Amino acid sequence: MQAPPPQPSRSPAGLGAPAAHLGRRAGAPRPGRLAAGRLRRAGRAGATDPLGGAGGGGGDSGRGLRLPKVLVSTCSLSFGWLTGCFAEVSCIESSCVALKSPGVSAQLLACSPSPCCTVLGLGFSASFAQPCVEGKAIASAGRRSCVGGRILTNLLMESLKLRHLDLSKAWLTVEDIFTKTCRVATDIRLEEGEPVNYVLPDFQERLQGFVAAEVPEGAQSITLTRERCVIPEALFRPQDHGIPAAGLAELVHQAILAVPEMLRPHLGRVVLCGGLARLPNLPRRLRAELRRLLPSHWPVEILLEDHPELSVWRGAAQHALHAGHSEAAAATPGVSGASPSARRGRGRGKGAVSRAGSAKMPSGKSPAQRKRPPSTISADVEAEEDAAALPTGAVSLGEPESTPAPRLKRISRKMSVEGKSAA
Ligand SMILES: Nc1ncnc2c1ncn2[C@@H]1O[C@H](COP(=O)(O)OP(=O)(O)OP(=O)(O)O)[C@@H](O)[C@H]1O
Repeated sequence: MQAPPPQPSRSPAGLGAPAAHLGRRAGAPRPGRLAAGRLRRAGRAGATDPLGGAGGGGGDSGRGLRLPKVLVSTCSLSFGWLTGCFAEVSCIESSCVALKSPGVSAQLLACSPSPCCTVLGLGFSASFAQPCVEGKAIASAGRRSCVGGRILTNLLMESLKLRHLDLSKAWLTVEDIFTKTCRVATDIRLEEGEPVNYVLPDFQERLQGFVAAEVPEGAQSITLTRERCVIPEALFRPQDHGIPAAGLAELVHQAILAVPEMLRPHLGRVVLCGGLARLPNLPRRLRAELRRLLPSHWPVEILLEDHPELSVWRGAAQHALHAGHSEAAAATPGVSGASPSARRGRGRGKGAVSRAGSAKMPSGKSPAQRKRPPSTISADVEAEEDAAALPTGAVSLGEPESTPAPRLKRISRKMSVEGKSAA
């Protein structure tokens, strides 16, 4: 008898179901049931879901299903509905995720014992400064500026239009010019702008442009001089380019001032992530500016790993792995950073961090607090971090920390008292 053709899965397994029916033989149970049955057992054991601990999976956990999830990193200013309304999507705060990247966490452990740092994300659409304590973001202290890679590329395009060529139809070429030629000046007033030739693609022999000392014969090129430093200067002095936003050092400063006073001295340790952090000389300049802004006895350090644009991705991979392990161990819904007391179900009123989509928040929390993505803390949350340290190539710039590291339990208790008295 011929085996019936494979049926499309009816289970709510979503991502899990197709994998379940791939190897189906005649007489085997229907794929949906197979997936559901296996996953239900796995859910009880809490052992097979690689993203189990990270997953949103709200309704599924009630039915015993633990399914592969999509892990989305968001900033703590994201809309609440974004973090909670998708069953298959788990949202996590991106600055916390970046801290889990092996290269970053190794540097953090190596530099000083302080559990505090400020993550500065420099991406395409924005710059975002987020103070963190023990790997948890202090959500209310996050500060965002609209200046990111998009604005810088647009500024370069305008500048090239005036001096050289109109490349507005070739935006990606302009972005390539930006990434290959621009750099941050130590002091823009003294910067001469060493000329650099960028050979444009002709889209016949060359699909991508390149920087060359000698321009090949017949090739079209542009020579950049001061633009190389003037455009990235918008990160530090956006007002000079007509953008009403704070520069990077001010952004970090504002974020630091938004946390309780006792934590501030420890947040001068800045972890850079995002593609723009690759701009040459950016860490050095940021450190110099922060040094001027922050009190002299506060340590200032800038940390970043190789390819900082991958920090969030690497951290998310670590988060998924560790979340899976901690879920297996605790069999309790929660993100990997939930405190042991939260995992054991004790101390619920004190900041058990619940997974998105299935948040079991203690009664009495405001709706705004309920919507907060996992891995963010409010002032009354006791934080704990899974340490994951696998050294990779990394760059560190700064001075050794002189201020003693705060003791987290004491801090969080004090914060809790402050929070209550403020309320
Ligand atoms: N080597 C480089 N030098 C300078 N800038 C770079 C370099 N590589 C990438 N960038 C810039 O980094 C930006 C992209 O960074 P990243 O990939 O972190 O952004 P994203 O994650 O897409 O941004 P967002 O956080 O807004 O979603 C681009 O604007 C690009 O111009």
